[in-house]
Amino acid sequence: MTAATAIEVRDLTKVYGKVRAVDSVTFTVEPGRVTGFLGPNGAGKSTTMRLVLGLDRPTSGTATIGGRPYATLTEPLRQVGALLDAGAAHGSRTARGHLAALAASNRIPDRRVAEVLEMTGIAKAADRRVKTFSLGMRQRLGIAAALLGDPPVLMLDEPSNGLDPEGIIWIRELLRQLAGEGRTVLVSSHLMGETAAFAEHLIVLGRGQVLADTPMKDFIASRVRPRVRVRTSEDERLRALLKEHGYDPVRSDDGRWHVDDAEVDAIGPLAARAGIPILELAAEEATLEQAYLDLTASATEFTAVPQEA
Ligand SMILES: Nc1ncnc2c1ncn2[C@@H]1O[C@H](COP(=O)(O)OP(=O)(O)OP(=O)(O)O)[C@@H](O)[C@H]1O
Repeated sequence: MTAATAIEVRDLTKVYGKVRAVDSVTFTVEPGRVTGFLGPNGAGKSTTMRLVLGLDRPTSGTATIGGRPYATLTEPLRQVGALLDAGAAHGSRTARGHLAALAASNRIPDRRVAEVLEMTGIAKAADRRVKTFSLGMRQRLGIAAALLGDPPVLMLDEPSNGLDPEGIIWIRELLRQLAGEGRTVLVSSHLMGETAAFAEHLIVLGRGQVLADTPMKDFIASRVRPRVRVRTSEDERLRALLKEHGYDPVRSDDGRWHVDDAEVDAIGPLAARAGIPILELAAEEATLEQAYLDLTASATEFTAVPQEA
């Protein structure tokens, strides 16, 4: 049975001229977890989100929320919170004025305005005109607007855009918290590393098509070969030990060893038992991003080819 707040996309297609921006896309976004929506530029993420929100008409197929098209929802801000374009607020309005107008048109109590200003960290700037806001502050205001109706479904397009490092940590925690409360949370991004920090589930688009729809941990387990970086004062002993245990260490110019298909949990104790001093031991971070880039490589190449208008 479908959850009452799942986002369901079925055989969705959107054609602009000769571009199949979204090409027979089918997926379900389930409540209670953050779903990362990844894909290179032009993959069709924003178009898919616009179609779900009824901002554009599909060429064919359907997109529903809790089984209903967005356009048929009553008081939609109470059901679906969306961040699509951080520039959407009127520049001459204050942040508080912008949110108050949205609240009034959706029968949302005015006190909720102060709550979301607080939640998104812009309460101090609430009475400034939006045109004086930095990109990061606009982004926070967009998130405040999405949260205004306390909706069970959230769709956020690149919410980390323009946020400083502290803001990026804040948004990660917010997304996890919202999903933990049982909400349906779909978040688009270009960056796998960033997405892995908050998403439990992953949908990857490329060239308008679904390339992967999988729990994050399965994506990592099936596509990411664990790799370890290690440095020692006893290179030859470490190399011999690793070889003896079936690893194939490769030494780089900076003196570090890189070991494919190895985990720190295995290498650390192995070296310790052999009495080999370890000066540095780390899992290589880049491999998840690399797995994502490999998956989308062919789709990216296609978009780099000039297309007929
Ligand atoms: N209104 C439009 N008219 C014509 N083509 C469009 C329109 N909107 C999107 N496209 C095209 O559809 C394709 C998908 O674009 P979309 O913005 O959905 O991708 P995206 O994955 O969100 O990319 P980005 O990460 O760059 O935002 C692109 O080739 C884009 O040029």
